[in-house]
Amino acid sequence: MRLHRNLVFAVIDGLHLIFNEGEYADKVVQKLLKRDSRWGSRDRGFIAETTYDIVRWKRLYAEIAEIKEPFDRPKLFRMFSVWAVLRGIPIPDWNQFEPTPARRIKGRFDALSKERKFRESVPDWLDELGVASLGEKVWTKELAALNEQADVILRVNTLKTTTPQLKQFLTGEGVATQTIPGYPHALKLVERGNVFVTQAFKDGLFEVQDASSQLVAPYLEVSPGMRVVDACAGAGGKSLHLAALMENKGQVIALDIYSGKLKELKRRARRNGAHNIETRVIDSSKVIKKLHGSADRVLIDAPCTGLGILRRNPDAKWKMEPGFLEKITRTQQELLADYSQMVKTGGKMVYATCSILPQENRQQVQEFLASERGSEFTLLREQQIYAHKSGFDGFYMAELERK
Ligand SMILES: C[S@@+](CC[C@H](N)C(=O)[O-])C[C@H]1O[C@@H](n2cnc3c(N)ncnc32)[C@H](O)[C@@H]1O
Repeated sequence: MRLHRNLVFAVIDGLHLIFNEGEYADKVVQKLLKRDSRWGSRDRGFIAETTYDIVRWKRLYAEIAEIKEPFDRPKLFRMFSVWAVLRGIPIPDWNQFEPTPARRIKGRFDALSKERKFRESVPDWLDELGVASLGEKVWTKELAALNEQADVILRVNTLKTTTPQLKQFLTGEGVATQTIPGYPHALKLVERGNVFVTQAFKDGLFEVQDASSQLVAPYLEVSPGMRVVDACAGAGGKSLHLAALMENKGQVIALDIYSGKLKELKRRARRNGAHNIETRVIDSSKVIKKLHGSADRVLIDAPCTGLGILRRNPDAKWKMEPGFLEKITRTQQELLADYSQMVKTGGKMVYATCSILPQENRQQVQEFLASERGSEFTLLREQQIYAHKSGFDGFYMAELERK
């Protein structure tokens, strides 16, 4: 593999924005990819994957390169050299690259790999939290799985097509996919690629959604004609899925505190041909009160640490503050207490997170059940999905019924 100057410079610019300016990796990569319209899919793939790789392995590579933050450009080039040497890619003789001690890099890699916090590249506090929460054995396996590159998974929009039909359409557009046993509406890309440019996407035949995330909407056991509230709908990944499961019949009320996200949801709903989704911004407690006791189903897809989706969001490891868990668990408990009141008697509620920590999951549900409001509910079932067991994102979901 030969390194191209424009592409390497784009990666270095991206790393500067992520590490030094606090920007989000996904937004930075999106911006970088717009820089040169002549770049083909390989060039784009190189920029996206290399940037994510170096973000993922920041601590390990910085230790190997013997550099400390803040990372100026010469330091970022040293990190890049570590990335290249470990992949056996020859370093070009550009003057940005200092003479690279390949043997030293490999030696330091071998030595540092003996310690999990370096090998898996996590801050000390997160490694300690993981061990305390999951135990050494599970945390070690889970962390390794969360550092792998995620597959690209599509969810078939059953309002418009079927799994075999979509597979065929995509093959026609040169995109090879595989079905995944146990996930009837999921297709996995055989090779990474930009699926957003396909006609099938523009026609609303699928959404990109991880396989674990595709298990959440079915957990609500909805049927056509129901009134379903998606209380933390965001840009609507689950709302769209719920609308499809309800065959566009009944009502999905999608709530969020951010109007911008709901606007994006509406755009996606139009593309999906989902006509039964209504969005409401939570701008006062009245929005929730109005819905008290009225919903057949309520989904609380709660804001969380996102530790189950590190494969997709590796920069969360570096952006998260140690005190965030305490803050977010308090919010989750408040959301359970408030939003559970929208469920009608005999109705059901699903609480879900993309986290692997029991503090955000099982323990939250137990705490809610032990509370006054929670005493009206019974736990029907719960599922903790680990990345190292499923091969997909880490997720949790619990189904509760209002007595
Ligand atoms: C895990 S994300 C939801 C993802 C979304 N359900 C999907 O499938 O695409 C959590 C969402 O909760 C929203 N949120 C945060 N605090 C909230 C609150 N107090 N009430 C409702 N939504 C809230 C966030 O804006 C965010 O969109």
